[in-house]
Amino acid sequence: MMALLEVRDLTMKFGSLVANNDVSFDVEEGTIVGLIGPNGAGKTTLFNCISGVYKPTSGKIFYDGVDITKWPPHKVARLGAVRTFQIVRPLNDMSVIDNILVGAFLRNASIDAALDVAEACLKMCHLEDHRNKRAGSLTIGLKKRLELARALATQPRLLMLDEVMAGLTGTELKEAVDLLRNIKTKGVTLLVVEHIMEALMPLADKVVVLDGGVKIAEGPPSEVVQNERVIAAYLGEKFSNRLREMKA
Ligand SMILES: Nc1ncnc2c1ncn2[C@@H]1O[C@H](COP(=O)(O)OP(=O)(O)OP(=O)(O)O)[C@@H](O)[C@H]1O
Repeated sequence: MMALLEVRDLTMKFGSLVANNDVSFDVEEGTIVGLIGPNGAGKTTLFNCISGVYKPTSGKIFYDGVDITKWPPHKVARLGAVRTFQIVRPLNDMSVIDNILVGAFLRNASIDAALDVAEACLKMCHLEDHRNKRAGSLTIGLKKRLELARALATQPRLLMLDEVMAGLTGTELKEAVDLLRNIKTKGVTLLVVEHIMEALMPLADKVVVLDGGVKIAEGPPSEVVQNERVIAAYLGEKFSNRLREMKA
């Protein structure tokens, strides 16, 4: 069976710097795939290539069998592959619900239909209490949730999240993990860039590890955390022992 997203031999160069070097992997429909790696590994660049923000130097990206390489972001989003940004940028002067509405208008021409979708996403992301607040007045944790709600409102088939769990408190983190699980049960496929391996462990069906632009490992989280190269490049011995103890 064809995967929903297929990345093939993707290379992205900035002058002489190779941010993504011949990266290939698949994202199967209905799964959660985590993308991890140290700072500068090339995770955000890969997201930017897939979502059309950057045009890759070489390689191909297929979405639902369609070659979307070098397509502009709005065309990729219309096909159903939507991303959030690491630096959240809500429309600060607009209310929370209006920000979500902006997303909902991608697939709903009438205000009533768009409002129905927006209200559902507001609820799903537990933002009801903040519905009429100015987006600019929200805390960073709430802004991240708003960003997620706005992306969801576009009714994506593939949702790509860039560090939506960064900076969250313990309780917020648990809520975020539950929320992503919930999104998955709605049939949305997720590609998630995340630094917090503990958050990804119970969530991801598969993890792809980048280091210096190169894919160094790919597999179920339980396997990847024991991979020697991943431990050396990213996780460190301490971390991997801690996880093993957690499971024991
Ligand atoms: N627009 C750009 N122009 C030049 N170099 C860039 C550009 N974007 C990214 N890079 C470089 O590409 C490399 C990969 O960066 P990228 O942001 O993709 O890594 P990352 O894995 O997302 O890191 P982080 O975890 O810090 O977000 C880095 O060396 C970065 O400096």
